[in-house]
Amino acid sequence: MRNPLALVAGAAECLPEARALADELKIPCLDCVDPVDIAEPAYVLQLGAQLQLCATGRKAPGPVLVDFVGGTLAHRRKYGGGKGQQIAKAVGIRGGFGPRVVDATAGLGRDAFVLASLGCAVHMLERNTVVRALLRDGLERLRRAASEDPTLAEIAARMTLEERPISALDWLAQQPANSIPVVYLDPMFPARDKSAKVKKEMAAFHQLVGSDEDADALLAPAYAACYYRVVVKRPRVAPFLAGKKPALSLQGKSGRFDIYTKHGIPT
Ligand SMILES: C[S@@+](CC[C@H](N)C(=O)[O-])C[C@H]1O[C@@H](n2cnc3c(N)ncnc32)[C@H](O)[C@@H]1O
Repeated sequence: MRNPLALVAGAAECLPEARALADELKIPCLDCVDPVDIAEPAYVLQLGAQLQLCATGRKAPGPVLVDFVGGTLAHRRKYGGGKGQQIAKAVGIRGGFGPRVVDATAGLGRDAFVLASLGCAVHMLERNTVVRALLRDGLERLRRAASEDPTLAEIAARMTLEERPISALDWLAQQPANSIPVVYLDPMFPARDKSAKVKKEMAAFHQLVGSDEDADALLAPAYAACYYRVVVKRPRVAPFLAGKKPALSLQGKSGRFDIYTKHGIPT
């Protein structure tokens, strides 16, 4: 995990909040500078109406941020295939029932949001402090928008974020055996997302997170802690996590879901 960045305020009135966040994240605060005018570092976090990760310099691609209210996630919520999606089948959503899920590698929370919008209560863990700050910011904006939208309010009520950055390895090890219905894992995989557009936009995120070299170690504690299933999202070409063959794999549009089943009944 690397955080080669600084924090900049998007406007003068954001400065106090930007300085407090920079302190929390233990990164320098460059005050009010436009990322296009910065030569070093290669990426900064910018705090304005939203928190976003920006590549610096004139030819930088668009920022990375968490947007649960608009953009692609809103489109997917309304037109994305609902409970027919592979991710829904993978975690065991059926009829009106969605099991509780711990998303142990929450990242930018996109999968967690999809699961919450399909009825699952989702608890999110994220160890990278900057990624977690982006996620927390997206959740706060979701909660603000939810005050005027009952559907968003229901989804927001189903999403919780662990109160501090934590490795899922440590968190899962602290849970009683067979205590969680579903543990969902989607660690970074070095060769994922080959499309040029995705690559360009997500380069900053990949730089920040690295390639989760310890991902294999997640499977055993996740399996011990759950009583219904562990679901692992993998790119199509990736080997099984920890080399362990799942009970079942479902092919999705952009990858596959490997399902490691147990015999409990989900709640
Ligand atoms: C590919 S991203 C997850 C994307 C996410 N599923 C989404 O829909 O936005 C992987 C994330 O898992 C986090 N991660 C990897 N290993 C972790 C661990 N042991 N504990 C907590 N977070 C972890 C990384 O920091 C990264 O943000």
